[in-house]
Amino acid sequence: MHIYYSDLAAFNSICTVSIFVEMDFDAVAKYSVLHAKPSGLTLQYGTAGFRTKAENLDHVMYRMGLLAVLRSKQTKSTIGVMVTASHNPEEDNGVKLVDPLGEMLAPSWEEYATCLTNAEEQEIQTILSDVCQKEAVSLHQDAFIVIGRDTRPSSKKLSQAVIDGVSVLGGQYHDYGLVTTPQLHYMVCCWNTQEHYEKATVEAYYQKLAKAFVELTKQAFSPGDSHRSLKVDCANGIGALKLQEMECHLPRELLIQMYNNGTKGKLNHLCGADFVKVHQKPPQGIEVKPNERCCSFDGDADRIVYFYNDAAGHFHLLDGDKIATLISTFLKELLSKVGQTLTMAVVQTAYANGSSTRYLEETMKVPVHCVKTGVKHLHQKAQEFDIGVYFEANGHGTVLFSKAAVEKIRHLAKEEKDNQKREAAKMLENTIDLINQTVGDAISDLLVIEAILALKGFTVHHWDAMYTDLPNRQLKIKVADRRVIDTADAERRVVAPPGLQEKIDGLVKKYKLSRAFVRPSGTEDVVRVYAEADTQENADTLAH
Ligand SMILES: CC(=O)N[C@H]1[C@@H](OP(=O)(O)O)O[C@H](CO)[C@@H](O)[C@@H]1O
Ligand SMILES: [Mg+2]
Repeated sequence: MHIYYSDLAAFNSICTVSIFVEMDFDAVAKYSVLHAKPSGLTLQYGTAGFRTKAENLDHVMYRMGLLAVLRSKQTKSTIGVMVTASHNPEEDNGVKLVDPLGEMLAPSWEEYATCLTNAEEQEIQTILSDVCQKEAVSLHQDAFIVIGRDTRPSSKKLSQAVIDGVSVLGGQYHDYGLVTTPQLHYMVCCWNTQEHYEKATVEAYYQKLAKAFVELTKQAFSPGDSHRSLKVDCANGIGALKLQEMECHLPRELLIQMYNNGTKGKLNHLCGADFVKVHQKPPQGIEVKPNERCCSFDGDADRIVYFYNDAAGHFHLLDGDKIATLISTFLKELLSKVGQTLTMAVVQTAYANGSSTRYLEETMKVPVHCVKTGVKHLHQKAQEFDIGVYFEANGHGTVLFSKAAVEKIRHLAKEEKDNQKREAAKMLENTIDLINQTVGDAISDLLVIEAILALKGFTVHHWDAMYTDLPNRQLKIKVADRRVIDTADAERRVVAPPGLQEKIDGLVKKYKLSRAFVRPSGTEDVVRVYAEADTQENADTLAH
């Protein structure tokens, strides 16, 4: 592993003199001018970091490089910076900071990020000093930052701006270049666990996942099996490059055919997980034959949804709720085979289809918790259990295993005398190794799902038939100021403006099996409306 130092001439001269003990504000100011803020622009660090048109992000990147150094010094850990705008259009870009265990940035630091990004040039110094003081950042501490980027044309230059910010404050860095968002999260975690989690290379990531997949599916593949071919829509993004790199590590029985691999089409344009979920139809650039199992990644490969067309040509979506159900059913069965009473729960948001919640609670007897939209909320809740399965309906999710659960399972996989129990424990152990626990990961989730389907001998039909989704509709509404809407109860009820919730309640009562809520988006200037009911027509009318 190489550690790169900045090649900035100015930085080199600074670091020999000050050895990072003080911030060199002259250098910070000099480079701030080179990464100037467009006047009048204000941005907010939202659910997924900063996102906007790429041409407005140069100063944000530079400043996030600065902030990442302070966060690294404060936590005495490696911090990640990922340059991506996920499923947004190719012209957009964005950035988010990744905290020490691969998780999302702490909320107080989100505020610093917003403040620093919107500051005028002459205010930067004061803000950096304030952060150091409030957070007791020791400037003597070394800083190490890992950087990754997606395939957008603007990403390379923007990640260079991050590097400028890191270097000017004397931080060291490793630039992973083109990686998926979850790969970068995984690398951050590796660095901070002294590589106990795994070696901090993309190659080691492939090897670990592939080994776990091979072990887990050992008994599953039968010769001449025709169900194991899978068509993958890569959204013309980074997922294509990385899945291609990984393919040689995977067994031949898993036949992956890639579409929208970025050689022709535009990123996220008429394809990708978000397109498929929102439009409820297959992406362009892929021929979907009846009953063929297909899936879509989003632009930075942290989300996945499955879909197929039935014999009558009807489109079926298997979203995050279906994925959570499949995985938790599988885990629950293994746990009962092992004879262990580890706590397990599924964490969802208000957007989870009511049928999935009912199926999990009533049929599977798995406790379900509802939290606010945004991965960080799901992740946090899932940490409360030995096994926490979390997925947003849009396909972002993973499974978290507590340290105690991992130790117990690894012990049983080795020492358990009862053959059947030991084998089940081994399967759980391989499942743990197959899952990227830092964040939702389309490649890792794909392998988990394919392994479970193969082991259960399930076709996409069997999986889809576990429960039937309630018809639903999501709408976006532009309003003058979305912040007037305030919600409670994991965003399922409106508490302001007064009277709105009563109106919604009145409408919901008119339909069977119905549910509806509104909330201001955390990533777009819109209010989102969600409704579900017994028929599509009723769901549509209720939403409208
Ligand atoms: C309904 C919906 O899909 N909301 C998305 C969207 O959040 P909003 O706060 O709804 O804009 O973007 C988030 C970040 O990518 C993602 O976590 C979330 O699931
Ligand atoms: Mg994404």
